[in-house]
Amino acid sequence: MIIVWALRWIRPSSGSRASYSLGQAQLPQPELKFWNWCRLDWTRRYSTRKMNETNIKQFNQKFLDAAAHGNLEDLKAFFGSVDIDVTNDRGWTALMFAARNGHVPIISLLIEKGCDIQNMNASGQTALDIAQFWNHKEAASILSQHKENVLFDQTHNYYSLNPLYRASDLRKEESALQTLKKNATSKFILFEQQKPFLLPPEGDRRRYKFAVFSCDQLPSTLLDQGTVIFLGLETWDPTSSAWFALDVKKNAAEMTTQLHPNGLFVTPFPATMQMEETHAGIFAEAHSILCWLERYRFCPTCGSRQKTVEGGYKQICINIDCSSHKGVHNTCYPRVDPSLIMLVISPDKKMCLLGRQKRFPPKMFSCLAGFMEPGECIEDTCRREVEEESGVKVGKVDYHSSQPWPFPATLMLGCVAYARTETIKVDKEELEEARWFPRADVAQMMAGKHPDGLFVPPKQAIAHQLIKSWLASSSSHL
Ligand SMILES: NC(=O)C1=CN([C@@H]2O[C@H](COP(=O)(O)OP(=O)(O)OC[C@H]3O[C@@H](n4cnc5c(N)ncnc54)[C@H](O)[C@@H]3O)[C@@H](O)[C@H]2O)C=CC1
Ligand SMILES: [Mg+2]
Ligand SMILES: [Mg+2]
Ligand SMILES: [Mg+2]
Ligand SMILES: [Zn+2]
Repeated sequence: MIIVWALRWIRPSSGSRASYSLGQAQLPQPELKFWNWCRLDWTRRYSTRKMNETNIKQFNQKFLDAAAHGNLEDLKAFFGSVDIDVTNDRGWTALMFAARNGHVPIISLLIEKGCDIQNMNASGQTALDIAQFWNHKEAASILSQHKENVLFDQTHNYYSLNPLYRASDLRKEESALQTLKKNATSKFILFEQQKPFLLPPEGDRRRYKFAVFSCDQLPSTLLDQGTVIFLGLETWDPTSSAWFALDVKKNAAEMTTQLHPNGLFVTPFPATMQMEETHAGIFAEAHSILCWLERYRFCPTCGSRQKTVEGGYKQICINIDCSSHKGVHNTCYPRVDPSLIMLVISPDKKMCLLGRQKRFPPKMFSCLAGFMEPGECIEDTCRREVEEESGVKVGKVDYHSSQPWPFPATLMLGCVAYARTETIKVDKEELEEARWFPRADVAQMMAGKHPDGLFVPPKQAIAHQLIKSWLASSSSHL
């Protein structure tokens, strides 16, 4: 009886082991639901492009098929044009299919290419769970070795993968910056009133990316009139390419669109949630600085105008009598607002607390969150915000990972919080609803398979990563 139940639980679909069907390959469900809500779903985005939705599904399915059948050469052909963690409608990834059939070379290649081995299918199984269930010992050994490595890795959240070396010492060297700006190898990304100039997803490319220009490609009027931010160098080598963000004046925007036929100035959210990850990291730096320059044009201390220096990283009050000139004055530097986001675990550790703000997409539940207040430590912010919003009292707080949230400059500090009480009393000003969810429900929500259609934020949100870590840490193999 137990074996029959377990087989139902673990089989990807009906059919023989050698020839089961993969179902519809598609984006992970929470992501799909989120983007549908944002009206940026894949269908619309691809409708005028070479690949329509049906083609994408077929394309993804072929990739999953190659993994399931152990066809290494076929699989290799997909890299670069497929989302390596794409799933079928039951949340099965290529790695899971390879694990199901014990295809060790495929598993090794997928891991080498950076697939996420902690992903779970709609039944809450990882690739390791699947390999162990089907008794593929070598596959299970590779997956468990790698899992140990992953546990010691920090989570890298979306918007945090900025590859540039910031070279902060160069910011003070005005003449060096001027030389770098004119250097043929320097790269410029453009913004208009904080909207980035992006190339939309096209053909096989599934993410937005910046249109990158050299100094020679930009009319001098754009360079002379706009605000130029020094973002950093490509490597620690001082001769490597420098990156700059250029905020063009509004009336120059038309000229800019002529620079690239497919480029667009896009509203940053949610488009930048679908960027190539390193470009999303560069966006986070540039956007936060540009927002700060725009919002702090006048000195917060005396109200005089400010002058931008140090490649956009400092503003100086033009009033020589202003007290901001004495000592180090933090208002001269870019601001970052720390906030906490926490996954609250029930006293019996079997459930987690998720809530809904009114502004969320219907049926989406997420972690509770709140801004740090002055003079508060991380642990107390966490305890205060959870109690304010849900009435639940928190004891121990563990730090998990952080995420820059560049709208305009929040730093999300992700924590796991252990509740001491279970009774919920929602603050209706802040939350519409808060509930304890058992692990099985949360696994269904992650896979977009919850019977009531409930789901969690997409993988780009740190909330998703916190929930995923908790599910993984409470899986049978940890
Ligand atoms: N990724 C996710 O799943 C979620 C992310 N968040 C993010 O977490 C952050 C904080 O969460 P909230 O629930 O909004 O905070 P919160 O619970 O502290 O309430 C927000 C209120 O705090 C006040 N506030 C205090 N300091 C502020 C500051 N520096 N900037 C703006 N408002 C401030 C404002 O009145 C604001 O309406 C926000 O950036 C939000 O976007 C929030 C919930 C889920
Ligand atoms: Mg709050
Ligand atoms: Mg809140
Ligand atoms: Mg608050
Ligand atoms: Zn001043």
